[in-house]
Amino acid sequence: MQLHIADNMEELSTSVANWLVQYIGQVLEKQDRFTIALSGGSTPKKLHELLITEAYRDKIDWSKLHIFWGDERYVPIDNELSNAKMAYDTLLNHVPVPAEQIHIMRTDLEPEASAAAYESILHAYFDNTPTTFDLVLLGMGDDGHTLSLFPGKTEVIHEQQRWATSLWLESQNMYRITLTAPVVNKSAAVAFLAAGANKAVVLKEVITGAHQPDVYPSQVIRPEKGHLMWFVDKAAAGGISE
Ligand SMILES: O=C(O)[C@H](O)[C@@H](O)[C@H](O)[C@H](O)COP(=O)(O)O
Repeated sequence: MQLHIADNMEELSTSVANWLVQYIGQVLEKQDRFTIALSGGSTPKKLHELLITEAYRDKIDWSKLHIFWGDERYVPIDNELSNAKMAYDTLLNHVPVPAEQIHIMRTDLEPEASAAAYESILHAYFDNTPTTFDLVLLGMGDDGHTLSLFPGKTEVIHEQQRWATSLWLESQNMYRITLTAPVVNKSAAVAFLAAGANKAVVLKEVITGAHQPDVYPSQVIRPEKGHLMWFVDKAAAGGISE
């Protein structure tokens, strides 16, 4: 595991963007596509906004990117809560990724049908490859959740077979569609982005504490062969560096 600690949110976004440009370039020297799963949240949003600036935009061969999502709220795509909408607004509407290479988690199907449809796409991409995604970008909630693996959602946290599933989240009164640990843990790289003092206590538990994935679901993300990186700011890392 690699831990990168930035001074603040700006530096955090810059270090992820720099690393991303270099990593995408390196992967595309060996293969003709780069598969990435995006996440929701304010930290990825900042990253997207940076990637479309002049400094970064032309350093990525967007035509070779294949875009997926880590999870989605079961709301229409034009709803402000939609993770897909956020990614389109802040990134995808501004860069030339071919539309057929962008795979949203559909919310015009029933939740379980949507998860099954997503699994089919994932299997078509990854059944014959040694790893799944080239990169999964993840956030971590203040409660230690990642993807839609929320504390106490035991069945989803410990899923062993399915690559995507749906779940009802009482606390938010909505369904969600999410990737599961088995597909994420087969990826070539996973990068968590976490910023802010609100995450300090939980981040310390997730990274240095005992393995309690029902309490801190982010702990189930442990790539089997791939790299695990944490890009955090000082505020979030407070509990670790103290
Ligand atoms: O779908 C969601 O409920 C959110 O997108 C959520 O999972 C988010 O990724 C984390 O809470 C981290 O968010 P921040 O980057 O804003 O801290």
